Amino acid sequence: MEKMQQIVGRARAAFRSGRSRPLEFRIQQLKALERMVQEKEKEILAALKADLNKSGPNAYSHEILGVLGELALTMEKLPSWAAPQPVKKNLLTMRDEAYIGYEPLGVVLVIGAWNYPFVLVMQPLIGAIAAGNAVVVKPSEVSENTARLVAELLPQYLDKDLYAVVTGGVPETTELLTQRFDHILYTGNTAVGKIVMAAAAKHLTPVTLELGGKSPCYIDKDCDLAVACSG
Ligand SMILES: NC(=O)c1ccc[n+]([C@@H]2O[C@H](COP(=O)([O-])OP(=O)(O)OC[C@H]3O[C@@H](n4cnc5c(N)ncnc54)[C@H](O)[C@@H]3O)[C@@H](O)[C@H]2O)c1
Ligand SMILES: CCCCCCCCCC=O
Repeated sequence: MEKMQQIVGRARAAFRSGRSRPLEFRIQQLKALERMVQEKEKEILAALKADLNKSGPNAYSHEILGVLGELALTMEKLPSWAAPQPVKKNLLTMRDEAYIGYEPLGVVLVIGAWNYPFVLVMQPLIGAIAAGNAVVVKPSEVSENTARLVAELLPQYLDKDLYAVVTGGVPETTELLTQRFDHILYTGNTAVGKIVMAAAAKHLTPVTLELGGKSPCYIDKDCDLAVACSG
């Protein structure tokens, strides 16, 4: 419990320092993430192969190109996305400068799933950094090689206090969820989605849940039907 408290506490203190807010800093961190994906492409693909036996083009298009595409789009659009948006004045606000300003939320938790283990933590991480937040990333323990690699690489490229990685399974995630976050993004199954939402509700933390269980599945004549139908 103390360990998770320390990790989240360090991220919160780093967020409160204000250094994640300037646009230049966010873009610099996103550039560092882009460099990480480019420089460590081979290691990322090897981890995906070891975890899921994903084939080259499949892994490359979804997990590498998908992340690089998200980074390029975010870096290009961020200045306009983050800019204050003017709003129409009315009688009550006619003497004011009226605009909508976008503020970071604080410390964001990202929990990923095993089936796209790199892209499913990287895409929410990119969005959270772009919006000026501190982030705690919890990759899926089921894809253990990718989880280990994410934990090893992120601190080499990003601000270590603002962006932390926690590895582990149900006990670690359960402990992490006792902490207060300002937003939680979870990808996975519906049953765990309810657990995440209930934990978040204790702190009135908003959630983004990408839930599954509806994916189509192809079973050919070589499959063992009993095994294929058991899940
Ligand atoms: N909607 C989407 O964009 C999207 C994308 C990818 C996957 N999915 C869905 O995700 C599902 C795969 O997810 P999964 O659940 O098998 O992945 P998983 O087993 O990797 O679990 C997902 C995360 O939940 C955590 N977790 C597991 N049990 C927990 C518990 N009791 N308390 C707290 N945390 C817990 C795990 O540590 C992991 O980080 C599939 O059904 C798929 O359709 C949806
Ligand atoms: C190009 C971006 C690819 C992102 C792939 C994410 C697929 C999630 C599927 C869920 O089960």
